[in-house]
Formats: sequence, C-alpha cells, structure tokens
Amino acid sequence: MSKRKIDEASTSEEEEDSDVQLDDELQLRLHVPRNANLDISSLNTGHNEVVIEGQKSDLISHMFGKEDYTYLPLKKDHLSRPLWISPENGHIILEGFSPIAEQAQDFLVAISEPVSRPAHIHEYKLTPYSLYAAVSVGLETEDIIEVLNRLSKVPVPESITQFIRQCTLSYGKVKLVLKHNRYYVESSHPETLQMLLKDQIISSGRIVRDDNDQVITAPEGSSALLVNNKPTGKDLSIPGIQQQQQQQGGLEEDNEKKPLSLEEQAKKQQEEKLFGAVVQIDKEDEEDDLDEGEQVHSFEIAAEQVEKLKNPCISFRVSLPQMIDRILTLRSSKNIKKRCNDIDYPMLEEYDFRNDTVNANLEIDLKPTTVIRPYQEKSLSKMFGNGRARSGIIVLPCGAGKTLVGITAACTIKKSCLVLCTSSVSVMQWKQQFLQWSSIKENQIAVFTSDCKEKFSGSSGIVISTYSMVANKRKRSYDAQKMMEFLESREWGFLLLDEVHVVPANMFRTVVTTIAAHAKLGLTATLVREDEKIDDLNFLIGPKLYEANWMDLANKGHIANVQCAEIWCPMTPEFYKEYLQENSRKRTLLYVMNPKKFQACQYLIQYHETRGDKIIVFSDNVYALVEYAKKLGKPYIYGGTGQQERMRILQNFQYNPAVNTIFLSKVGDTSIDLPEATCLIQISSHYGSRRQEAQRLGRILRAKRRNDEGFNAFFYSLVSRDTQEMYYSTKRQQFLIDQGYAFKVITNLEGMDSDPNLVFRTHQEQMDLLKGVLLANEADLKDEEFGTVDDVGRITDRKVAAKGRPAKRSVTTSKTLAGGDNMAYLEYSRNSGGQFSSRGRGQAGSSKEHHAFFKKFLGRK
Ligand SMILES: Nc1ncnc2c1ncn2[C@@H]1O[C@H](COP(=O)(O)OP(=O)(O)OP(=O)(O)O)[C@@H](O)[C@H]1O
Repeated sequence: MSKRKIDEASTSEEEEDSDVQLDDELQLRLHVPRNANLDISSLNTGHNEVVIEGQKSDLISHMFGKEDYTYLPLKKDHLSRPLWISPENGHIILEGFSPIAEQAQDFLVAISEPVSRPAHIHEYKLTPYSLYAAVSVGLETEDIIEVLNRLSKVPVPESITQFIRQCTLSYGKVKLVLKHNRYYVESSHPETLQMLLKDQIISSGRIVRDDNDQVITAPEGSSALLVNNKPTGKDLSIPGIQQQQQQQGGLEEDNEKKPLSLEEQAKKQQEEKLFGAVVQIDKEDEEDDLDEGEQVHSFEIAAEQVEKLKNPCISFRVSLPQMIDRILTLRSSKNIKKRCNDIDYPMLEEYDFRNDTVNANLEIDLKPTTVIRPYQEKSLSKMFGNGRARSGIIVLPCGAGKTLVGITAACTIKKSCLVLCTSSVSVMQWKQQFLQWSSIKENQIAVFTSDCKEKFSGSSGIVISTYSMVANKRKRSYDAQKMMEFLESREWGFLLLDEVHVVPANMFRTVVTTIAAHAKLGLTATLVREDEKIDDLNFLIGPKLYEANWMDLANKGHIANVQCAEIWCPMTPEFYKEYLQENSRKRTLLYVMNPKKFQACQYLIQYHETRGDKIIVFSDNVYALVEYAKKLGKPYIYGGTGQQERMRILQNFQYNPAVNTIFLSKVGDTSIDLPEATCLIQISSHYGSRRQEAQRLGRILRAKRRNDEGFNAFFYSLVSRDTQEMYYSTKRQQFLIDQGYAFKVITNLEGMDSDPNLVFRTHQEQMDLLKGVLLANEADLKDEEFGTVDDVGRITDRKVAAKGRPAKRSVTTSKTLAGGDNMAYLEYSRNSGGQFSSRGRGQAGSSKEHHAFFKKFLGRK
C-alpha cells in the first residue's frame, strides 16, 4: 500500500474516520511502533507529516520534501481521470496514454502552455497568458475550474482555483469591437462597464448619441449603457470554411477523414463516452446555451474615423480638419486601450468584418479544390469562433501548412490584407501560395521588397512584404517611400504576420503601430524565445489561439516521422590537444573540422544515398562548409553563391538522380525555397538555438513519402565528443524533445572504421587538415552572418554560460536506429535531479518563474 493510498484511505470523503488501523506493511514502511498513538488529523489538513505523539515519525515524507502532496486525496475513480495539477506551480501532468487524452489535450492546449509532450506523459503549465488566451477564446472561469476538476485525479488545489480566478477575473471581460464602423467597448458584464465608465480617462473618450444618431457630449462619469439585445452569437463556424464545406461536401475528402472502420468507430465512441462520463459535458445543455445567447452591453468610444494605432499625420491625403479629428480619435481610443491595460482590464480586439461597410470587400475565396486539414480548421475556429476575427497567434509545426491557414483566414475576412514575412524569398512563396490556393486575381496581389514595389489595382487587395521593409527607419528610396505612404494611408482588414517569434520586439512595435489593421494573426512553429519578447507578442498581436501537437500530426501523416540522432565523434588526440589550448573561436573550428566528424558525415551520406534519400548537410561555418563539400565532392550554397548558381544546384538536387546531397550554410534556414529532402545532417550550428534546430528539422517534415509504410526521415547532429559542442547540442534539442522527439545518441557507427573509402584515414592526412585549420584566418572562424537576427541563440548562450549546468546522459544500447543497422546508440534520460530538463522546467521550481500570485502563495506557505 503506497503512502498516497494510505492518505486516500484516511481522507476519502466517505471515510473521515480517524480510527484507522495500520496493517503490517504500513507499520513497516512508516516505522511506527505498533502501540504508537497516531494523530492522523494532520493528513486531512494539508500537513505533510504523520505526527506521532511525543515524536515525529516521518520516515517517508523527507523523501518527498516539499513535493509531498498526499494532502490532496486521490479520487475514488482516479484511474479514469487523466491529469494531476501541482499546487505549487500550476504544472499539469497528463497521462498521454489515457483513452481520453486527446480530448483532455484539446482542453489543456486552450487553457495552458504545453511544456513537454513526449509519448506517455505530457506536461503543461498554467500561466497568466495561457489563461488570458483561454478567456479570449470564450472559456469562462468557472468552466475552466469545473473541467479541470473533472479531469483531475485529485481535487484541484485551492491555490490553483484562486490563481485561475485571479487571472481570469478581469481578462477577456472587455472587448474593443469595430462594428458598423464605430468602436465599441463591449462586455457581457454590465458591472464591468459601469466600473470602467467611472474611470475619468475612459469616460472622457465615450460618445453618446441622441435618437438621430448625432453625437452629444458624454456627461462626466455617466454610466448609461447601450443594451444590445442581439446575442454576439456563439456562431462556431468559420465563414470561409462553412462555404467550402458546402461547396465540397465537407472536409471528409481529407486523407485523415477516411471512413473509420467499425472497430475504430466503436473505439472512438467508447472514448467519447468515457470523456463525457468524466467531464460530463452534456451536449444538449451546450446547445441550449447557444440558443439562449448572452446579453451584450456596450458603449461607444470616439473612433468615427476608424483610426486606431497609426500615426494620423503620415497620411498624405488627409485634410487639416480630418487630421485634427483623427488625432483626437486616436488619442481617445489609444488612451482607453492603454488605460484598460493599466487597470488590468486588457481589451480583447475583435473585428466584426462582416459589418464593416467602410472598407471595401476583397473578392477572394478558397479554390474549390482546396481542402484544409482538420487541425488547420481547428486552429481557425479559435480565431473565428464567434463570427468575428480575434487577433492572436497560431502555432503549427514546420511544414504543417501555416501558409494555408493564413490564406484561409484572409479568405474569411475578405478585406485588404497585408502579409509580412522574414525574407524576400518567403514573400514570393506567399504570393505563389495565394495564387495556388485562392481565387485571388494576379492584379490584386502585390509585393513590396527591395527589388519590387507594386501596388494592387482597385480599392482592395493584398500586399506581401518583409518586416524590415516596413519597419525600416533609414532613408528610403523615392519608390519605397511612396509605397510606405500607400501602406500607411489605408486601413487593412487583416495583418498577417509570418514567423512571429523571429522578429525583434522593437521592429514589431514599429509595424503594429504604423499599420492600421483591424485583425492581426501571427503564425509560428516555435513560440520559443528566451528573452522577454514572447510576452510582448501577447500584447502586440494577441494571445496564442492554438498550438498543435507535433507528434499527433506525425502520427496522422500530416508531417513526416523523423528519427533524430546525435552522433558523438571522438576528437583525434592531435585535434583535442589543440582544442584545449586555443581561443574559443579556433576551438569551434577545431571541433567542426575534427577528422572523425568528417568521416562520420561521409559515412552517413554514403549510407543514406544508397537508401535513396535526398540529403542536406548544414554548416553555419562557411570554412567548414566549403572544406567538407569539396573534399566529399558535393555541391554547396552559402551567402556568396550567386542566384544562378543557387538555382542550378537546387534544380539538380531536386530532379537529377545523380545529385542527392547538397551542403548549405545558414542561408538555407530562411532565405532559400528548399526542395524536399529526407535526411538532414548538421555539422556545425548556431550555438544553442532551439529555434534553428526546430526549423531545420522542419525541412524534412514535409517529405512527400511520409505516408509510405514505415517511412522515416532522418535528422543527425554530429558533435565532437568532450567539447563545448555537446553542451550546445543538448540545449538545441530541448524544444524538439519537448515536442516528443527522442534523440538517440550514437557513439559508434558500426562498420565505419573498416570502410576503406573514408577520407583522412592516415595520420599524415589528419595532420595536414589540422595544419590548415590552425592557419585559418579570423574571417574563417566566424559563422556566416546572414539573414534575420537569431536572438534566441544568443540569449540562450548567455544564460547557459551563466548557469553552467551540464547535461547528463545515461547509456543504453540497441541494434538498429529505425532501419539503420549496425549502429550502437545511447539514449537520453532525464535524471532525477531534473538536470536534463528544459530551462522552463528546470526553473519551474524556483521562485523566479513563479507568477506573482504563486510567489505570494509560496511565501505564505
Ligand atoms: N490542406 C492542405 N492540403 C494539401 N497540402 C497542404 C495543405 N496544407 C499544407 N499543405 C502543403 O504542405 C506543405 C507545407 O506547407 P507550408 O509551407 O505552408 O508549411 P509551413 O507550416 O509554413 O512550414 P514552415 O514553417 O517550414 O514554413 C506545402 O507543400 C503545402 O502546399
């Protein structure tokens, strides 16, 4: 009988009897003298210790320390409930193997942040932002607590319910809505609006109209409210999608929605039944709710010119009186927004695009042949859940089709749309994808890059540009200036922001404050940054609306299954000796140029080429890139490779069966439209950047063969043993590990040593290589400086260096790596001290990461 069970026995609701008999096993485990007089009342009151009269007999609790949560009794039917919530820090542990895990996961993704989702046990955490996001997609405080309680094995701790209440009390209660071209502050809680109207700044921005719709000055402190009896609706459909379903008879044609076999149907029903039994969601009740609708109260604020964030003076066609009007308008709506933030009632922004009659409609729809996938639909339903467009961020894995999600959103809103991407290559890809998936006419879609400055014809259209073009503060060319005036002088129905995690916050701020857009959607695969800038995104764009699970999409064949491995290459004694003596830059080159790594790279290329794979080798260091590629006789592309040469190499890689491997520098990360590959090898990478690692993995996730029986894509990182590179490698992998990828550590590529074709086999060759490395000049030692700033990597490194916590690995062996025979490998395991945990988790227990509430709570404890 475990200690938890003891507590359960002693604290279950039915059995509040303190006269509990301890059986022999229990006596033994507690080391309690049989005749000892036990006071177990402490178990019921949340104390962790079993107190024995006159002495503290606590031979187990010390093992759990602060983590002894036995004061939370297990529910009787805990086996069918899949989660547990830590009262200390709001982390939620979910049994990934539970029959209702999928449904529970949907709920958890809506209310919390996924921390780690490997195969069997998932970890989430409740944060103020995640709860803000939950409220913004329409979840109510009590519903969140109720469903958590039903899913939880133990009663939801009081600290957590308090936290949820505190975070959701004011969030999401107030919306800023553009309706019929007027701005309204809207809420279904009249008392909240009354409270806001008592605020002088807010009430001074209010507009009150008479019966003839003429503005009369708002009386100071007035609390008269407009009552809008029309339900804001809980129209759960996405307009664009509904249309498409009608056109095509639903989404069933998608390969995931193949008719289910009888067995599968029965299983699904069983799961739904079980979920229903646990969560007790009564569908009929839900429908009742929908029909009933809710009463929405609102008051109008000054915004007749429908002008929010942009600088009213920039526009060149505005007359002086208009400009003054705009300035006043802007000031009041900005003031009100800011004021609401200041008093902890942040306004959610929603765009009632169907009632916007000022901005011209854009003729755009999805093509009848376009079928969006279920997870794409799900993510969009979070954006358009109530028939308006909510601003926020959608997180989908690389290669999962974020572009189509953005395009579908644009087709739903049907207003002018500005798309911002990270590079001019992406700009061209977006344009091509708009033309491929939607009915947009070519003359309605324009691009704005350094090479091309187009405007669309007519009153509405799409412009695709880069962040740097729009946020550029330096002097612009005449054409660029005119184009900026065009962008800034008009109102955009929709601002689509690609790769939002990459953009520095100040650039972002410039963009969102100079472009007037009603709805903003950020897209990303990796919402990871180790600076505070992720938090900025919440308020600059909106909350995270949806985050998909990588493993789920891989299991359903939407992205490829990937085998990840880290190959440990021993340094030769000569290289290692130099490594220990040299400065840090040269050290980097030494561990990248290690002859054993060279050989491993060659061996893997040979191995995968014979399997019919297409291989990309990544090296951030250009010196190494060129040396490797030349020595192994493979084509390579780096920043200095001309456009024609790039195209020639990429075309060959794609279509020529004789060219199966290419070497790429950092340019491959963002600035090249890469053809499909099935195997990726990294020989040098950007320090500890988790984002770069995930992005590179993304290159092979879209492999077309992904649905072939037993198909795997391969992702290798080659690291030189006992060097700093191992440390960075571990750090880089953390994001992917948290998505459920298992990195195998291969210490020995069997058969490699006996391969007579390997390069640098002789001592002399190795010494010549070393000589070359030692003679390399300063420029050769640097990674290629290219493309967007990778602040994730840089900041990671700083923090990592400061912390200096080494990763631990434990050894196991196995014969094959998913078809790769003759390889011996090790596997990572998390050690008990949590040393191999992510930064987030690693610090989870420290007060540093605690929300103010938890700090308070912990302090009290
Ligand atoms: N619903 C769909 N039906 C068919 N193909 C799709 C669908 N959604 C996406 N794809 C295809 O999947 C591939 C990946 O899409 P896309 O480039 O938009 O992914 P992404 O999420 O933007 O990836 P990355 O983050 O790497 O840029 C593309 O070839 C795209 O055409």
